[in-house]
Amino acid sequence: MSLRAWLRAPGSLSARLARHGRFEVQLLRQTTARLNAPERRQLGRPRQGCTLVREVVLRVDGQPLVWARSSLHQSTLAGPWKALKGLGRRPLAELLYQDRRVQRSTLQPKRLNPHGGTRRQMQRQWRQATGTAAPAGMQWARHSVFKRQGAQLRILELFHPEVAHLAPYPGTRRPSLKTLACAPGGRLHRPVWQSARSHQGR
Ligand SMILES: C=C(O[C@@H]1C=C(C(=O)O)C=C[C@H]1O)C(=O)O
Repeated sequence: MSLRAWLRAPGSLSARLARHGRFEVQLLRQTTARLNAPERRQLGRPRQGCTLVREVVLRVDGQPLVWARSSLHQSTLAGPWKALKGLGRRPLAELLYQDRRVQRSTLQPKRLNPHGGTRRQMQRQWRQATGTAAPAGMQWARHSVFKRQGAQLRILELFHPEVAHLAPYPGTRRPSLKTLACAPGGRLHRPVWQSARSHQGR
């Protein structure tokens, strides 16, 4: 699957990656943090200090392939996104695609500024988490916003170019999200909302 196809692939990225091998979420941090400008815009400009980010590396058979950053209002952790608090190293996908109340905006592919804050943050964390530098070509990302009971959760997923060279699916069996293993340690123009669940497995 080409990088372009990964950027546009609907449904759960975790489930899609898990078709290629042993899937793991490496949790880098989940903490109160300042949001960047696109996040603030897309989450309705929350006050500083009341926002939370979750940053992870997604691996297949140990190979780090995606850096992802999720952001949300901290207040929603007491309500619609409560389950995120205890999520730990389980994939966020568990909360998104089984629930018919969750809607997702259209996916927005984006080439990140190589010197911008998001990419620099990824580079720092990538080196720490993997022991290797992120390649210069790791610039293509996509973002989307999930909504549950009016509360928004924004996810950015940044792809390692190697994702395009994953071995083809060994079979047609689709793993359920419950079988996913856990390892240790632009602006959105007129979003179109669709049930996140209806995309599951496509
Ligand atoms: C959003 C999904 O979950 C993935 C898992 C994440 C996590 O556990 O933090 C973050 C981004 C995703 O790529 C998905 O599978 O589509």
